[in-house]
Amino acid sequence: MPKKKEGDLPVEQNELKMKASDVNLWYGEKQALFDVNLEMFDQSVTALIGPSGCGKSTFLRCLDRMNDVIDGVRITGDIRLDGEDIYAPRVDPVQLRARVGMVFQKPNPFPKSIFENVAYGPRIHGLCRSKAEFEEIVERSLTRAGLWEEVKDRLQEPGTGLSGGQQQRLCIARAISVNPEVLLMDEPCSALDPIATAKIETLMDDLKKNLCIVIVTHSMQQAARVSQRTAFFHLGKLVEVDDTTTIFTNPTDQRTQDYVTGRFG
Ligand SMILES: Nc1ncnc2c1ncn2[C@@H]1O[C@H](COP(=O)(O)OP(=O)(O)OP(=O)(O)O)[C@@H](O)[C@H]1O
Repeated sequence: MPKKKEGDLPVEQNELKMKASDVNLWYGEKQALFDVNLEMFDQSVTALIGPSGCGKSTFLRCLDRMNDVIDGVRITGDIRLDGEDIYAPRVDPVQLRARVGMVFQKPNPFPKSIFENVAYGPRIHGLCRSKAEFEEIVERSLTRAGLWEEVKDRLQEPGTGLSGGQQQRLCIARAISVNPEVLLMDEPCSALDPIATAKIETLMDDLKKNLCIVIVTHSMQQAARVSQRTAFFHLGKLVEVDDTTTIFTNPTDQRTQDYVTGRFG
């Protein structure tokens, strides 16, 4: 079970970064989310847990408007980033995704060089003017993603030639290269071995110093290790959210208790 580190402040004292209020989502006729309310704080990791099909990934995809591209999806409710409605008509989803980055379950580097994978975002968002600026941002992002030392001598080689764990760290470098404020991670370690998983978890601990991280995970051990707050979903509803220690040791709802003790799911 996670232990509070000495000097840790309750996460709620961090800045509120994203807030979802009464979010409902339908895939055609089928409702997948029911009145979800969740606050996500800066400089902390929020874990979304729950049995398969309970809506964790669907909710995560609401936070960067990735569901917009799925035919027949309808969303109601309100999601705010720094108090601004991310579904307001004036918000450009491409610009939003520079502020809210996503790392997927399966590492998905572009079929380009390691360098280009990381330089791509800064290029399309016009963040760099000179070759030196690109080089700097690529080095900084790969360093923050804990990959620089392993790839610095082969930046022109294809990203797809790296190991699975390295590819996932490359995808993290790609996501952070545009300085997002929020990083969404959808089961980022489920395709990785324990050593690669441990590297990503250490990295998350470091990245959260400057970011709000929201992670979907099937592993309760992982949620306990990496997150400060945990939200438990069941059948499209957010049953309970609290600090991670409480969710795992003293949850309020019987369904949460049953899930964290392995009685279902
Ligand atoms: N593109 C889609 N079209 C229709 N239904 C979908 C779509 N994506 C997800 N669903 C349905 O919405 C519900 C929630 O799915 P979602 O993937 O969000 O759950 P999850 O908790 O992330 O599951 P898992 O842990 O298995 O990844 C499920 O019933 C799923 O079948």
